[in-house]
Amino acid sequence: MKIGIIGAGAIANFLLKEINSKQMKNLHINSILVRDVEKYRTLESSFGVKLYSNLDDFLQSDIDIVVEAANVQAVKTLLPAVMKKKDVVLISIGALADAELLTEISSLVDEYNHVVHLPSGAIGGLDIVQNAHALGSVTNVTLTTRKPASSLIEEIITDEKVIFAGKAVDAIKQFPKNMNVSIVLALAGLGVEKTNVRLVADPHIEKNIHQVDISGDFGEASIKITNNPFPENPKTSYLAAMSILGTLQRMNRNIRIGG
Ligand SMILES: NC(=O)C1=CN([C@@H]2O[C@H](COP(=O)(O)OP(=O)(O)OC[C@H]3O[C@@H](n4cnc5c(N)ncnc54)[C@H](OP(=O)(O)O)[C@@H]3O)[C@@H](O)[C@H]2O)C=CC1
Ligand SMILES: O=C([O-])CC(=O)C(=O)O
Repeated sequence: MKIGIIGAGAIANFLLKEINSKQMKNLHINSILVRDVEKYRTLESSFGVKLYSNLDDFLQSDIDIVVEAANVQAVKTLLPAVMKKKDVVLISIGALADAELLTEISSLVDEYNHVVHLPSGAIGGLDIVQNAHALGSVTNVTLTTRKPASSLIEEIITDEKVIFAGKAVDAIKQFPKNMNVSIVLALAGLGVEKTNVRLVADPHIEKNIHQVDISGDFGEASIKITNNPFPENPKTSYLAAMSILGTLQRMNRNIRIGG
């Protein structure tokens, strides 16, 4: 499968190293869409990719699928045009908290017969939420995210501080670089207006911790993920990038686990 990536930050670099440098079977990154080609020029020689700053040229390059690893705003601007030409893996899933964009994308996938893959990112438990919600029997979904204070706020604090408590729809508006996980969780189940979120800045931790609590007719589940952050971008958990790679690898498999 030939891949085009949008963005060239921490996640894109992880994918370039894992896929191109390690010559991963069945996957290869050919093209990268960036805003400033000169800034990222060295990627061409380091990883044997071609850089583009024009979306049409990027989409016409030799790629089968697009992986977005940019940001929420880029998804809002670029996704409708991408969907008309390619399947896509999105990681800045927060963009889909916008009901208008979600409706537009839902009709584009039908019209153009392309798939949007939404990886689990830095959390787990989406299988439980989806399966239980299919019978309409989920009563509560709450995400509690704790991140190192210095990656969230400029103020120096000595005690933990709740910097957001409310619904996913508002969490992503205030923290578009930290709360994508809340939107994939919401889309799996109760929706962005009913999924509860707390975001805590913690001066005593160095990892990104996501706790997912689910209850419904099935019973209760609590899943805690203690994520190593990327040194290049501590807001982003390593597992988010791994989940993109896992999603790409599983597309080629005929034995599918979980769900
Ligand atoms: N769903 C999940 O669980 C998670 C989602 N994420 C999200 O994944 C995304 C990527 O994360 P990460 O790699 O750490 O981010 P980085 O900030 O390290 O990299 C973002 C890259 O995207 C580029 N970019 C921004 N806008 C555009 C655009 N319009 N067109 C092309 N390129 C663009 C930036 O380039 P430039 O130099 O021009 O700014 C930069 O190269 C973020 O939105 C993050 O919030 C992260 C972790 C978990
Ligand atoms: O990487 C993480 O821990 C979560 C994150 O930033 C996001 O969901 O936007």
